[in-house]
Amino acid sequence: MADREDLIQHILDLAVVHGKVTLASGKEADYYVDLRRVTLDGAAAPVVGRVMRDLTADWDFEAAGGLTLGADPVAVAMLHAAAAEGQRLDAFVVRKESKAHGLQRRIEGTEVAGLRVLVVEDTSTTGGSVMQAVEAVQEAGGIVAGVVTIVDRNTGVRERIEAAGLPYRYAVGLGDLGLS
Ligand SMILES: O=P(O)(O)OC[C@H]1O[C@H](OP(=O)(O)OP(=O)(O)O)[C@H](O)[C@@H]1O
Ligand SMILES: O=C(O)c1cc(=O)[nH]c(=O)[nH]1
Repeated sequence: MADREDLIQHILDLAVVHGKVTLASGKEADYYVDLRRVTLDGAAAPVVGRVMRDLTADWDFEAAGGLTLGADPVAVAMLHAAAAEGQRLDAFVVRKESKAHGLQRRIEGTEVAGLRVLVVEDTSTTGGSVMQAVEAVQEAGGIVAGVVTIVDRNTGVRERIEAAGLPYRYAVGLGDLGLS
């Protein structure tokens, strides 16, 4: 099975949950896509890495990362997919708040200052989380090459990211999951 179709099947099998749910934004929805069950699944995670690399193959970036926790395994899957092809991709994690002890960093891992980076997400509804990551990277001196998410819920995220002057892509849409 081609990787994207394989990923869609993993999402349908593991992540789509029907029923009333309160989202990170406080909004109510009739379904939830718990992508952590996919990005932390031993069979699905390598597929995530390859699909997200394919999606961004024509973009120029040296590191990938986003707002913890949803983004973390996405970035790491891409790092390993690159390594499996003999290529290098570094990763970083944007904390929701700067750490109060240690080096007191907001962004952990690869130093993003002066680097072209990809901001990743597992799924977006308002785009608030992914924009927090974009803003943290820019404040740290990084150059955001683009934003990608695994599942787009068709809730205006593209418009929000593009209004910030950044390109946006997603791997899987609602139609692919029978949710449109
Ligand atoms: O586009 P938004 O309206 O910001 O919503 C999407 C965010 O919600 C989820 O994370 P959540 O806030 O549940 O936290 P977690 O990643 O720590 O599980 C998801 O992983 C996104 O980061
Ligand atoms: O908006 C959210 O909080 C959200 C939606 C969704 O489908 N999955 C998720 O993990 N978070």
